Amino acid sequence: MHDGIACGGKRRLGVMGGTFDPVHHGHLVAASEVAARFHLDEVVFVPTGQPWQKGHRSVSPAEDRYLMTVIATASNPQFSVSRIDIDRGGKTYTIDTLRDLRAENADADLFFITGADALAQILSWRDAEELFSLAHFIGVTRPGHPLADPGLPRGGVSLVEVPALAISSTDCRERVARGDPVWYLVPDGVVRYINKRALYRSPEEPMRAEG
Ligand SMILES: Nc1ncnc2c1ncn2[C@@H]1O[C@H](COP(=O)(O)OP(=O)(O)OP(=O)(O)O)[C@@H](O)[C@H]1O
Ligand SMILES: O=C(O)c1ccc[n+]([C@@H]2O[C@H](COP(=O)([O-])O)[C@@H](O)[C@H]2O)c1
Repeated sequence: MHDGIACGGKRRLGVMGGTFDPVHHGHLVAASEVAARFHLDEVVFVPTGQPWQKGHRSVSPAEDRYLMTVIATASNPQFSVSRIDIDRGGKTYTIDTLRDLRAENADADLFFITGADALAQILSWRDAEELFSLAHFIGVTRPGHPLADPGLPRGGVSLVEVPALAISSTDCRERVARGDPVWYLVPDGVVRYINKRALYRSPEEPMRAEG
């Protein structure tokens, strides 16, 4: 294979974990680029239950984040969305995500996709030393965050440059709260969902007709 990772003819399943509050084009481009580069058969987006390292702020309801992720990925036949982290309940740990996905997909090799900021934190994740036996990790570039191997076991991570999109969920939420548009930062259906459910609005911000 071009990526040099032997997989013995098994199905290649990408895993894109995230809070997705909301899902944006930075997530989608990263998944699409890695899918092409690593010849993945599918990428499953896994919205978190409770993201324990984002404890300083309240996160939107899991069902809203799940539905926005479904809307954003629905048109791509290679993309799917899993409820495993939401349905497990409690704090989300990637070790549980990967164990459950392995159990459901015994015929597949897993490739966990993560942005440069998340990759830099990975050694602080629960059971970090075991993570790398369950999946190959793929760190992708993200504007404003240096991409580096944070000291993972040899061969455990690949670093990949993806088209630079300086988009974050934080900025999207702040834009909505200020009444600024998020068109073209998130998929059109997600703009409409945010508006329909009045997500991220500050109390002073009146409802807009079109996002
Ligand atoms: N613009 C981007 N380019 C590349 N990777 C990204 C980008 N935005 C997010 N990611 C990666 O996607 C995964 C899920 O990210 P997450 O849902 O936390 O979005 P976020 O934009 O970082 O959110 P927030 O601003 O709320 O912290 C993480 O691995 C993150 O590094
Ligand atoms: O396993 C952990 O301890 C852990 C700690 C922080 C983040 N993660 C995972 O990293 C992915 C991106 O998380 P986040 O918080 O940046 O949206 C998502 O799948 C999280 O479940 C995992």
